[in-house]
Amino acid sequence: MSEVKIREAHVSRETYDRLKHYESLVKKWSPKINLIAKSTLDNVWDRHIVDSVQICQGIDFPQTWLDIGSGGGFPGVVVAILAVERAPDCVITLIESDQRKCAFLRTAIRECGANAKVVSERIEKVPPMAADVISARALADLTTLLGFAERHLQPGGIALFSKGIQWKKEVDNARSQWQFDLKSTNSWTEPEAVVLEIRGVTRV
Ligand SMILES: C[S@@+](CC[C@H](N)C(=O)[O-])C[C@H]1O[C@@H](n2cnc3c(N)ncnc32)[C@H](O)[C@@H]1O
Repeated sequence: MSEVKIREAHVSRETYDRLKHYESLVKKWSPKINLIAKSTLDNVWDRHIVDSVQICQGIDFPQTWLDIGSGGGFPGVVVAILAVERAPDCVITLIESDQRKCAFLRTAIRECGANAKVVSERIEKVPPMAADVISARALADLTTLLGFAERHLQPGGIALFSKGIQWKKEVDNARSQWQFDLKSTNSWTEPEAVVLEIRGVTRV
């Protein structure tokens, strides 16, 4: 099977084609329902898709993956596309409160031949999910995200959060309310941004 390199990730030609199709859908729908900032429409591939691919790189695919505040599907739809070949049995759930974005997410998942459930609800109203992995990008500050992680991760689960230049400050603030083990990995796409891999979240 031929492979394509996306920065440090190797994906099959089939996965690459699915990601390219998803990119075209985001570009088509975003002007109507604001899936991404207008200023990033010319760079969907690097700013959003590659940025989401990197979130999956550090870990083995789990049995259950919960993406919260999925918006246009970053990283949730990208995770679902990568899982088609890497972990076809992984149960992926995308939580998004905006119904129009949920309609887009369902269309994108179907058209890209991926498999994930979309829940149109605020995460605060969703019963505990006991997920193996929870991810979020551009949703809330780290202190708030850790509250979601504590509620929705199973014991031993992993939280993966994309964070920008202020990430160290967010970690310091979060330590006043939460204990957790942290690994940070530099972003492939944004200088000074990171992917935070967090385990063992408990209240101080
Ligand atoms: C800034 S966007 C980021 C979307 C996507 N994760 C990304 O990186 O492009 C935040 C998204 O989270 C959704 N959202 C905000 N608060 C939420 C909540 N409490 N529960 C579920 N979704 C929420 C919004 O509707 C929006 O689509």
